[in-house]
Amino acid sequence: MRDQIYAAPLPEVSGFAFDEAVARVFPDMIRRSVPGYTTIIPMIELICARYARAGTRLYDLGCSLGASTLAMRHGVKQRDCQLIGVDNSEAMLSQCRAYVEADSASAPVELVLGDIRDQAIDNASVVTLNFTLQFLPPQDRQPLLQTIFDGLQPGGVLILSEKICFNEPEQSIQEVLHHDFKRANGYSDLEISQKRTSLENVLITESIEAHQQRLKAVGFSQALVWYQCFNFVSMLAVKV
Ligand SMILES: C[S@@+](CC[C@H](N)C(=O)[O-])C[C@H]1O[C@@H](n2cnc3c(N)ncnc32)[C@H](O)[C@@H]1O
Ligand SMILES: O=C(O)C(=O)C[C@]1(C(=O)O)C=C[C@@H](O)C=C1
Repeated sequence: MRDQIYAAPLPEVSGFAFDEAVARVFPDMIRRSVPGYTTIIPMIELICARYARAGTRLYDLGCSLGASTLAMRHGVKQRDCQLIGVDNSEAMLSQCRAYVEADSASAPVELVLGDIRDQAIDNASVVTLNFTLQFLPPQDRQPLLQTIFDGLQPGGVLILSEKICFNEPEQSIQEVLHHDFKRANGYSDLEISQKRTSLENVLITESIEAHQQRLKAVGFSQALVWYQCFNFVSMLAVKV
């Protein structure tokens, strides 16, 4: 279904929420809004194939409709792996359940309706935060990353994808190109501007350096950028 949530002028633009209306159009919305999303999903599969370890858990935190969860599930070839997808949006998770049931891969998937800040991470080889950390209040990010680091086995990885910000003048250049990407995907100036308003104070971006510093602070020895398109990146943090 096509995303037309911000197509008509709204008397008041409320804060962005992952509700029923967003869940219905989410695959179209994220594909047309996030440069590189359609590349990042298959690469998550490939990264999981490399880093999953037999007998471990793989977590997808903020799994939405399960695009990243299913990529992880298809990547895992190792024995006795278990996937855990977590999301606090009921609308997202109920749709996700249907997609997981319709999927043919064999690794077991548990879906948890809950807050990722309350999720225990244990015996993990891969944890994915694919455009989810950006929605947490900044002060909650380091404690979550610490929980993830502590729950990873040695050699385990965190895949962290985020919208990011830059110092000027780069910020303006990257932002204009991101809006060009949205326009090229059929979004009008009104849609771009109303969505932008709705994301204010909801999606809080940080710089690549801020992300890398925090990943190092919680203990990751490597925090490398494996993908960037305009103001969207995906990082790979490795626990030695
Ligand atoms: C941009 S979407 C993630 C997209 C998804 N990972 C993918 O690859 O298609 C962000 C998701 O994080 C969820 N989310 C945001 N804050 C959360 C929290 N504190 N606990 C659990 N889920 C959260 C939202 O409900 C939403 O489904
Ligand atoms: O930054 C924007 O304009 C976006 O639309 C980005 C973004 C995201 O990065 O998650 C915001 C909300 C939706 O989940 C889809 C895309």
